[in-house]
Amino acid sequence: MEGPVAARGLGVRAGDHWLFRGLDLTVAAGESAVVAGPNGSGKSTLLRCLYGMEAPAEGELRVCGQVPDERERDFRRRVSVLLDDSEFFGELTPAQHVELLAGSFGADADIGKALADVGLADRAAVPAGLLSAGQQRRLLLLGATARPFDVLLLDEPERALDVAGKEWLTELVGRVAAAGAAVVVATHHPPLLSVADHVVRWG
Ligand SMILES: Nc1ncnc2c1ncn2[C@@H]1O[C@H](COP(=O)(O)OP(=O)(O)OP(=O)(O)O)[C@@H](O)[C@H]1O
Repeated sequence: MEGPVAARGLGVRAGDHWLFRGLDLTVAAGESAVVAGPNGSGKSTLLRCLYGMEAPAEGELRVCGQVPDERERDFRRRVSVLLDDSEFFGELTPAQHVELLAGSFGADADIGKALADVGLADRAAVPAGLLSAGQQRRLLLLGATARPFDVLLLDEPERALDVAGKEWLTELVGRVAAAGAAVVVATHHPPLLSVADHVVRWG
């Protein structure tokens, strides 16, 4: 199996029925894949499998060439995620979040540019806990993307974003893939399907 994301014959059970089964998905470096389907169809579950938070009942799965395991530091450094339970530090400002990321990953950060890109330039010094829901979403997206990664996993990143934010998100996914990452996005935002290299659609 090749590619940063490679799944073959993947199946996950939910109680006594199969949530999905026989799923094949290969996402190469520089490509994006979108997972679409109704509530409860298994999109988040698939992303949890890709991050190694849940093991599939059957099939083969490799992310960055290994069986996914979120407990491994090296794996977490190569795979960046925005999942349902992703959090920020409520006491820290967006600027401090960027500094923290730069410190953790040993990267030089242009804080002003990073905040401007995510639409938080004028909220740079506001504690994250006081930001609006959409602004907090932008901060989480900043946290997931303003760091090095080979694979990016996003679960319904459009949640709480305004119209301009959703357009920016669509552009961001294209930009991140064009820079060489493999991106997998579970979404209810149709425009993302049109920019994706691969679409997994349930229901
Ligand atoms: N291991 C499991 N055992 C039992 N049920 C499970 C298991 N894993 C997932 N489920 C159930 O399967 C369904 C799929 O959930 P999931 O969150 O993956 O769907 P989703 O497509 O992301 O939905 P939404 O669009 O609402 O976010 C849920 O009802 C969940 O409770």
